[in-house]
Amino acid sequence: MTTDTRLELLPAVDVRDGQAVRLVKGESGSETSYGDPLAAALAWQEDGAEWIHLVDLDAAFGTGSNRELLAEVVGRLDVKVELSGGIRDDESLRAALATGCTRVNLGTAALEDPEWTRAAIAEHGDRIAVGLDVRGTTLAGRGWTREGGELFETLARLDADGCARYVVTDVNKDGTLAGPNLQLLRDVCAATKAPVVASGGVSSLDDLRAIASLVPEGVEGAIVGKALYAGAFTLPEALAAVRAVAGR
Ligand SMILES: O=C(O)c1ccccc1NCC(=O)[C@H](O)[C@H](O)COP(=O)(O)O
Repeated sequence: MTTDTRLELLPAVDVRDGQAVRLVKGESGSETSYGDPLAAALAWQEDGAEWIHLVDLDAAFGTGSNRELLAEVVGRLDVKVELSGGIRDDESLRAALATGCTRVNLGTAALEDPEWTRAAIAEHGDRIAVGLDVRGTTLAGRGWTREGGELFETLARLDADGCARYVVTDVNKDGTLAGPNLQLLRDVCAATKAPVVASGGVSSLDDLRAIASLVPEGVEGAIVGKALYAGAFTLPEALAAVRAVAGR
């Protein structure tokens, strides 16, 4: 359970083939391009972001790597970075942490390699978060292309291993502007004491207010992608909206 009452916002910069893109439901080939990832990240920072959620989609899909570019982006930012995508072994974990990012998200490895994940959590503590990406309550790995077990069984195992934080995504909502899956967030918060970062589907300031109302239940942050890129609201408007919920 989190003690801070204000929802953290993490604008997303998902990178494919060197470009900032948005996908629909994480499907490869559904990209809309938004140009230079560094420019996007710097723009969110300029607009008041305290965090950037930075994803190497090629590494997640196994179609390549944007490692040097992402390291450069992290190095140029003054804000905290959550780095995700393709972090699956000692070498990729070491490289990701060496960028100076605040924390990394493990996805596939947490589903396919429990021993390695346990050791990574034991060594790096809260620099490790685990992405729980689900369709229904079935987890998805390998860039969300492969099923990876049952959500609550995996959550119990990761909790027992001391996982510090979960990033919870309803894949069917991701990039759709269809609204977040609030019930999923409530269910995960009820099952763990670790803080939860919500991801996928945010479309409006009301969606952010609804997620912010779950802070007392354990939601700590919300990743926002498509809505910001599509101009549904600005980041300063989003920050003001979640501040207002915290001040009630
Ligand atoms: O985060 C990953 O590792 C990942 C892997 C494969 C496909 C997509 C992945 N992340 C996507 C995101 O984190 C989205 O940017 C985020 O959920 C925002 O969604 P939305 O606000 O609906 O655009």
